Amino acid sequence: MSAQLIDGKAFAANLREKVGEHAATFAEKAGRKAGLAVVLVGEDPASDVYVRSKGKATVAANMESFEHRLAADTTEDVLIALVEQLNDDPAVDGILVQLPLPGDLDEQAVIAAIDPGKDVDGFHVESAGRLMVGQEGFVPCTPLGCMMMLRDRLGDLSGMNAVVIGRSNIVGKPMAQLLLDANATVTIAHSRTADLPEVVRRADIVVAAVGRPEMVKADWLKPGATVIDVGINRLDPAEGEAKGRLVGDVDFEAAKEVAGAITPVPGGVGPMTIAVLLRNTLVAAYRHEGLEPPEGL
Ligand SMILES: Nc1nc2c(c(=O)[nH]1)N[C@@H](CN(C=O)c1ccc(C(=O)N[C@@H](CCC(=O)O)C(=O)O)cc1)CN2
Repeated sequence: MSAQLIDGKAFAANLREKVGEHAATFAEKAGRKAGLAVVLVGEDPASDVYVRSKGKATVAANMESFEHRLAADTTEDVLIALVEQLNDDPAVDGILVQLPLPGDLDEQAVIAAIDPGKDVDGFHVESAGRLMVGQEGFVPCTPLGCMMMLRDRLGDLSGMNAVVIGRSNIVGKPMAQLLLDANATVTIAHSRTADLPEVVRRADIVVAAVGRPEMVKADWLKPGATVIDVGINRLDPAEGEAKGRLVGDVDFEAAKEVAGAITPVPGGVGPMTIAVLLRNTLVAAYRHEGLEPPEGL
């Protein structure tokens, strides 16, 4: 392997520890702990695991966790009424509705009901707008986590060519905006991009967020490029396996021989999502108390 492995698990552990220390200081100053409310609708097994992990991580970081589990047939009105109740609850600094929502529940309508000051997922249109125009707000956890790892690895990103593959509202678009804010030259590529391998070959930084297992091949990469793999795809189980292997959007085994640095899957971007969520929750808590969040958090 020639590439340096970007260890998201270790990076996330450091961030969680730092958040935990600042959260203890916050609790002393404010006379209360920062609080995160997580809402899960239905029984999707993967979502259940993520919600449990978030609850445990919140408590381990010296914050209060409020978990709300609703049945899969919950109506939009009931769900929005819960969100409004959490908006009004002074013990709750951050609200997260676990996605995807089951059935016909309208994710946009539910997210729109969250108080933007408690939108620690950064999915509200106000948060998206603030990011776009450079105003203070919440940035979605996954792209912010990617950005932290990129800055740690590369320092100043000015003038670098970055290609983001994927244009989702929660990863691709905010990721591109963050790279632009860091003075990179940014291309957003997608399913209709002509000659995608050629576009990717120009990139010093590649962020793959398409949700297609091992789509990005080693010969698409510029030698030495930094590759951030946001994809988490479960393959069908091979014979004798109970569960399929987890792979990213990048053909890791081959790509690591060409890239300068690369995130693995699992253990790359995924763990950063929860660590940044804790960070955003603590920042929300500081703002709710009218206090300046700690420098560098
Ligand atoms: N409201 C939200 N919903 C969802 C989000 C989100 O940020 N906000 N993101 C994903 C799920 N997610 C957190 O909610 C999440 C996904 C993956 C990981 C992670 O650490 N993955 C591990 C592998 C885990 C495994 O073995 O299955 C890794 O990549 O190493 C954390 C959080 C969708 N919904």
